[in-house]
Amino acid sequence: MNTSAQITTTGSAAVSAMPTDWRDFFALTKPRVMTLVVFTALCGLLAAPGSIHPVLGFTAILAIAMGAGGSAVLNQWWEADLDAGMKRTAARPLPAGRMERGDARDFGLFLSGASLVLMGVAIGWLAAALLLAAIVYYAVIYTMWLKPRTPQNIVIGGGSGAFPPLIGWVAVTGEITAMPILLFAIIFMWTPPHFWALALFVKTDYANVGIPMMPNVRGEASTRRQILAYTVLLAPVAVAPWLIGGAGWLYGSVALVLSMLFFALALPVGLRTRSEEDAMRPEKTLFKFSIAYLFILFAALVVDRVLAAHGIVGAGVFG
Ligand code: HEM
Ligand SMILES: CC(C)=CCC/C(C)=C/CC/C(C)=C/COP(=O)(O)OP(=O)(O)O
Repeated sequence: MNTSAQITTTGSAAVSAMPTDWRDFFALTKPRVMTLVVFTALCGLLAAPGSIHPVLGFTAILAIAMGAGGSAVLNQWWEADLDAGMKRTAARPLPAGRMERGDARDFGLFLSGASLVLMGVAIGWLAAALLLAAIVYYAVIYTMWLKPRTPQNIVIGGGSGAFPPLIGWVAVTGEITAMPILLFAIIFMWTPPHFWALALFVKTDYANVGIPMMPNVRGEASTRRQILAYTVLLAPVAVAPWLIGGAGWLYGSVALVLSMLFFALALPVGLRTRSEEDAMRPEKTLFKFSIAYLFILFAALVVDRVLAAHGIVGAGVFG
């Protein structure tokens, strides 16, 4: 722990020499985003065929949370100057000058490294290799390479957030099969509408610091059309676990209804060309719903699998 930044590395206002609060370290792990990351990982673990000792299951989820947290810390260490220039992120511990940049880097590296050792030793090296891929994907490929370079940053970078349920699944089974790949694909297709809905209403923030997000580069109308396209493409992927027999009708029905709702909420966003007059209400609604969508979809998968294990619902599309 440091004596907080005598020198701020971000160019923000002078700060007092107070010890960095543990809450700032915690905040750097993006705990709110983490809730859904941990939840999808847990669902992958619970939906996988086979069983895992509860202590090992908890350890696997802890390792995923540490890896996701560690890479989020490294993301903010790398982007401290950019974050200082955006209203949404200026109050984060680094841009606000409440923490030294080197401390954040060390904390991020420690969390990431410890997560890999924990996963490898307690669970297995395939799960650890996937966790390493997820960490590198988020902290290096997305943050350092794609994000500042291309408006496709989050389409390609979406892969980083798609790993947790795959890792949770592999922690139980030790192998990569069609179902965990589909869980990966669901989050991959979900990310563009999730993020671009938000990017539409914070677009000037990103433009101010020169990050080439889709609305700034291709324009609002194109971003809106692409949001709609990804919600359409997401629907068959979300239903696919049912179609291939990896989940039953309960999951299939929830996936269908949720996907129709997602599309219904994306429609006004996709078809609009002007947005100021209602303070971006449809975009904000779509962003919030995207989070509920993933929570409910993954919860439905677990309920479906638990009921199937007790013979209460059938296994696949004809079950
Ligand atoms: C490249 C992919 C992604 C990008 C660029 C992205 C971006 C964002 C941004 C900018 C926010 C606004 C909140 C903040 O300021 O921190 C946000 C919120 C959120 N994201 Fe994502 N996200 C991505 C993927 C994911 C994934 C994979 C998950 C979980 C599975 C997720 C879960 C959430 C949640 C739960 C929130 C709401 C947090 C809150 O209540 O403040 N995101 N996302
Ligand atoms: C196990 C593991 C490593 C999981 C990865 C976790 C994860 C949710 C990755 C998705 C990336 C994410 C939240 C990006 C936020 O965008 P940003 O960082 O560009 O947002 P900002 O503009 O708010 O900084």
